[in-house]
Amino acid sequence: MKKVLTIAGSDCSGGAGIQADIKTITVHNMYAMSVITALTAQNTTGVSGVMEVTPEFIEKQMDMVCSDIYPDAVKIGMLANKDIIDIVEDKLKQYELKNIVLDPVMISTSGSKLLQDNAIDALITKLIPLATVITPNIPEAECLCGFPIRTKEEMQKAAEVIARHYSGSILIKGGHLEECSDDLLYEEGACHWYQQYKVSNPNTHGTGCTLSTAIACNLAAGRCIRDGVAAAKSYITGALEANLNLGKGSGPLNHCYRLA
Ligand SMILES: Nc1ncnc2c1ncn2[C@@H]1O[C@H](COP(=O)(O)OP(=O)(O)O)[C@@H](O)[C@H]1O
Ligand SMILES: Cc1ncc(COP(=O)(O)OP(=O)(O)O)c(N)n1
Repeated sequence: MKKVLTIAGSDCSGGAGIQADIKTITVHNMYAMSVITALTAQNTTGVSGVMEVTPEFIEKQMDMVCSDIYPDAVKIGMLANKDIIDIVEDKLKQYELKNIVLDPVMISTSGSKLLQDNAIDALITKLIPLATVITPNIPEAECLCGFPIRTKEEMQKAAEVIARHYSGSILIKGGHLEECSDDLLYEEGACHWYQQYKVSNPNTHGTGCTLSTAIACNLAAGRCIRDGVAAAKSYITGALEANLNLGKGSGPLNHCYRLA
């Protein structure tokens, strides 16, 4: 059985973060492990609190996981602050972890900060260079490239700018576009589009977490990045189409739709 590690925050409502990641890994028939970086009190309507885990305790979790059951792939989500980024960087290097999918989580769709502003530089200079693929949504890509993105042409320009400082693959997710949900993979100077009409479902809590984890699963399975993104895109679209309609706000996906 392939083993996938998620390094991320907990979402007590089960739609995003660690909980979404573990469901995604499990339905890919893989063994899920987690290093929790923060506890969040949140639900489908928003985030009411964040409690960050100390770097020392993150170190202990990383050591216990990696010295025992070595992961075939790693997904990284919410990191909360600079000290957490520093320890995660050290541990990725110490254990020579590969197949790293980094979702540069900054702000939840409901508007809460999940990464402190003074940690963005550390994310860019320390962790992004270690990633096999990064998966920014449009607001995160705007932060990385420094200009607004409203169109697919601007997504491509953003990828070209981000690629000046990062040699891995860049997947800019189009979930925040008006017309469609096309995602752009920029790999070694070439653009690959994953076209998708907008699924008419207001319940999109945890889409970014779920997509990045599905990509990590596909890399663990030995797929190349292009095929892995295609398979993950198909999984996320199916999970959106199988609307669960839970909660009073933007509800969770149906992670288990393939088991039905
Ligand atoms: N309404 C939708 N219909 C189809 N795909 C969607 C929809 N909303 C989001 N997605 C897809 O979900 C994935 C996560 O994208 P996005 O919502 O942009 O990320 P995040 O959750 O990080 O903001 C992407 O593949 C995106 O295209
Ligand atoms: C604990 C935790 N991590 C990440 C997120 C962000 O989830 P994401 O899938 O990027 O998007 P939204 O759910 O915010 O639409 C989160 N909310 N909580």
